[in-house]
Amino acid sequence: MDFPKNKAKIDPNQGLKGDADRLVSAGRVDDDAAFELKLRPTRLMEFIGQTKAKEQLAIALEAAKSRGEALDHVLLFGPPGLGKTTLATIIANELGVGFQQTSGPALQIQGDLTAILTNVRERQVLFLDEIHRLQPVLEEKLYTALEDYKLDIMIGQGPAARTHVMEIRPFTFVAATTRPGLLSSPLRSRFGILLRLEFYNDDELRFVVERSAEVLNVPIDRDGAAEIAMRSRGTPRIANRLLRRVRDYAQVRAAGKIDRETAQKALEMLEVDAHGFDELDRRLLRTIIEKYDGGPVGLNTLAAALAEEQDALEEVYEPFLIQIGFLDRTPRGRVATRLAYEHLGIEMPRKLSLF
Ligand SMILES: Nc1ncnc2c1ncn2[C@@H]1O[C@H](COP(=O)(O)OP(=O)(O)OP(=O)(O)O)[C@@H](O)[C@H]1O
Repeated sequence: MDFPKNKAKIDPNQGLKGDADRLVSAGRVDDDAAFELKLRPTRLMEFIGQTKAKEQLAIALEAAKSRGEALDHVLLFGPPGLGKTTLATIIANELGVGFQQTSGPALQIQGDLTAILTNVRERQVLFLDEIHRLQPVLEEKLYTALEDYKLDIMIGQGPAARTHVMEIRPFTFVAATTRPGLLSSPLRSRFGILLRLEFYNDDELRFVVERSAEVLNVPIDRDGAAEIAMRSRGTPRIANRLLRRVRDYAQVRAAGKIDRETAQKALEMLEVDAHGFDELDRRLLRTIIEKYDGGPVGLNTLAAALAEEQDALEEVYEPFLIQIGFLDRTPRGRVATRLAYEHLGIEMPRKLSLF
């Protein structure tokens, strides 16, 4: 499988700061956690969309269960908020095994990883989020653990140091990343199952909204759910967040019921437009068009002009704009497309519109 190559360096201690207070951020923000737990589907059948990944996974799960073996290691990759953590928990539920979760940045020293691996239970799922942020020395430790279920442990220091090989129980390693291009090939080759998660279409997101509304006991009609889905940038996390905000509005202004008109009014008030763009998206496109004649403009320059983190631009803001055809990533830099000009009501210069 081909991964988008990406050579950008990521500082493991640095999150995507600029994105944290956006209503349409695909990344998790503070008050999401409690709701996400409540709204998370627990079985594969309840998991909406992602037909290809689901089918591949269902077959692998069935085969592993019938052989009574641990499932092959799984790599889940795709933009934030599309359901990687959810799928990891579903894998454990479907296998009827334990689930343990950690993340690349949380593991700082070898002892952290050793402690986790020596305690894994037979066939359990160990989920590692943001694997692209794992320290290189820890990554190397993982190789033998994943391949032979063995762990090299150093005992002592200096000339007296000895390596002791420890057996660990067979387990399933599930890792998630938004940046598969940053993984080394030896690491990638340890995964038997590679699942790419794609942006959801409007119908799938409408189902997500309707399902969540049912769980939260919020009255919503089909059009109301469709309106929220349309503005959710292909991302269930955003759909759930917008649903919560529209619910508040409906409670105060529309006797609690969400229909199309209520959803529209609430989202207009929250400044989320018909494409799910907020001020930052519009500023990004406007900057390329007005300051850089529509592009191409390099990522560094663009990040500086917007006073945003490069990683946030690349990982969080851009993928959706590219997916819906408003932005192009070319070897010479970012380019605003005709759709971006039209959306902002700016006339495209003739020389550009010829291409
Ligand atoms: N296919 C789906 N069906 C229903 N709900 C979903 C689906 N995928 C995701 N969700 C919802 O979206 C929320 C975010 O999903 P999740 O935390 O799994 O995303 P993620 O890809 O792991 O994000 P990140 O990359 O930021 O860790 C979850 O609470 C879940 O309720």
